[in-house]
Amino acid sequence: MAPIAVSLGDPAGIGPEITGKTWAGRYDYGLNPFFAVGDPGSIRAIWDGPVEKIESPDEAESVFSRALPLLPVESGEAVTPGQPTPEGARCALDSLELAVGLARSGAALAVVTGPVSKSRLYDIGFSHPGQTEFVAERCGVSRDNIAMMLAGPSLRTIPITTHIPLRDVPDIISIEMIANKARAAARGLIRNFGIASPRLAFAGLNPHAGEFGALGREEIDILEPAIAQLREEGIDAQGPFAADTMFHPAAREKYDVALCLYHDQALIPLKTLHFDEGVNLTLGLPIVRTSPDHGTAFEIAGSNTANPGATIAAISLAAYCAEQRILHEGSIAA
Ligand SMILES: NC(=O)C1=CN([C@@H]2O[C@H](COP(=O)(O)OP(=O)(O)OC[C@H]3O[C@@H](n4cnc5c(N)ncnc54)[C@H](O)[C@@H]3O)[C@@H](O)[C@H]2O)C=CC1
Ligand SMILES: NCC(=O)COP(=O)(O)O
Repeated sequence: MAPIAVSLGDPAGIGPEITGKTWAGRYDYGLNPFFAVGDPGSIRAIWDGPVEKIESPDEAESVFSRALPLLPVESGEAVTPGQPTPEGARCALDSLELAVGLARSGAALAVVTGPVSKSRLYDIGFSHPGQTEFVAERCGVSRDNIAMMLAGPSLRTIPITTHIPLRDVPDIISIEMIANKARAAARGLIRNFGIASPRLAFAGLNPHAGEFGALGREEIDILEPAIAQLREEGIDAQGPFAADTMFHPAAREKYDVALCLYHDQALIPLKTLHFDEGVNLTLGLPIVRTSPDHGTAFEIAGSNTANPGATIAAISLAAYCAEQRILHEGSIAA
C-alpha cells in the first residue's frame, strides 16, 4: 500500500512539531507509513528527531523506520515558530497542492492536511473558504456535493454551512443544500466507515427547534421538507431536534452523525468532547482527506507543548477509510 502524505501546514504553526511527534509515536499507535510534505527548516526549528529528505513517495516506506521521510517544499526563508509570514503561507499552500496531487495520482494512499491559517492564506490571494473546498476543486468535485465531517470516538458532526458569517446562515440554507449535504453524509458513512444504514440526525436552527414555529420557521419551511425528501430516498433522516439536547450521551447513541446548520453548532460539541483526537474528514471526494481538528496554535508554536493526538487520529482514520473503501468498493476512488 502507498504511504500517506502529511502536509505540514503553516511552517510557523504547530504542524511541524506534531508531525515529528506523531512519527516518534508511529509504532505505539500502529500507524501506516507516512511522509511529511513541507519546509525542512520548519521541522528543524522545533524538533530534533531524525528527518530524511526523499524525492518521491516510493522512498518513504524504507525511510520510515529510521527517520521521518520529508518531501521538501522550501519556504525560502528561515522559519521562526509562532511568527507567520506570507512566504510561510505560500509554502503551506504549495505543500497542500503537492500532497493532494500525490493522493490524486495514487502515489499517496491518502492526504492528511496540517493546520493552516485561513486569514494568512486569504492575505496571499487564496480564494477558497478553507482547505476542504480547495481539495474538492482540485478533485473536480463541486463544493455543493462534499461535506466537512468532524469525527471523534463518540461523536460525528457535519456543519452544513462552514466558514461564513453567522448572520448569513438563515439566508443561505435551503432544502437543496441540506439534502445534498445529507446525501454526501450518508454515502460517506457507508464507504468510509462501513455503516450499512447510516442514521442522520438534524439539529434545528432556532431554540427548541423553533417551538412549532413560535421561535422561528426554518425548521418548518426548510428542515422538515428536506428530511421528508431524504426519507423518501431511503435515507434514515431524523429531526429536526433541539440542538441543546442532541449531544448528551444517551442522545448520541441514537444517530451516526449530527447534521448541524453552522460551524460552531457542529464544532463546539466535537471539540468539547474530543479536542485532542478530533479529525476533520472531507466526504464526497475520490481521495481520502483528513486533518487534525485544531488550528495553527501560533501562540504555543516552538514551546514543545503541542499535543499530536489529533494528527495521530487523522492518520489512523485516513488509513481506516482507505481500507474500508478498498474492502467494500474495490478502490479508493470508486
Ligand atoms: N485544520 C486547519 O487547517 C484549521 C485551521 N485553523 C486556523 O488556525 C488558526 C488559529 O485558530 P484558533 O481558533 O486559535 O484555533 P487553534 O486550534 O489554533 O487554537 C485554539 C486553542 O487550542 C490550543 N491548541 C490547538 N491545538 C493544540 C494542540 N495540538 N496541542 C495543544 N494545544 C493546542 C491553542 O494553543 C489555543 O489555545 C486560524 O487562523 C484558523 O484559520 C483552525 C482550525 C482548523
Ligand atoms: N474549523 C474547521 C476548519 O477550519 C477546517 O477547515 P479546512 O481548512 O479543513 O476546510
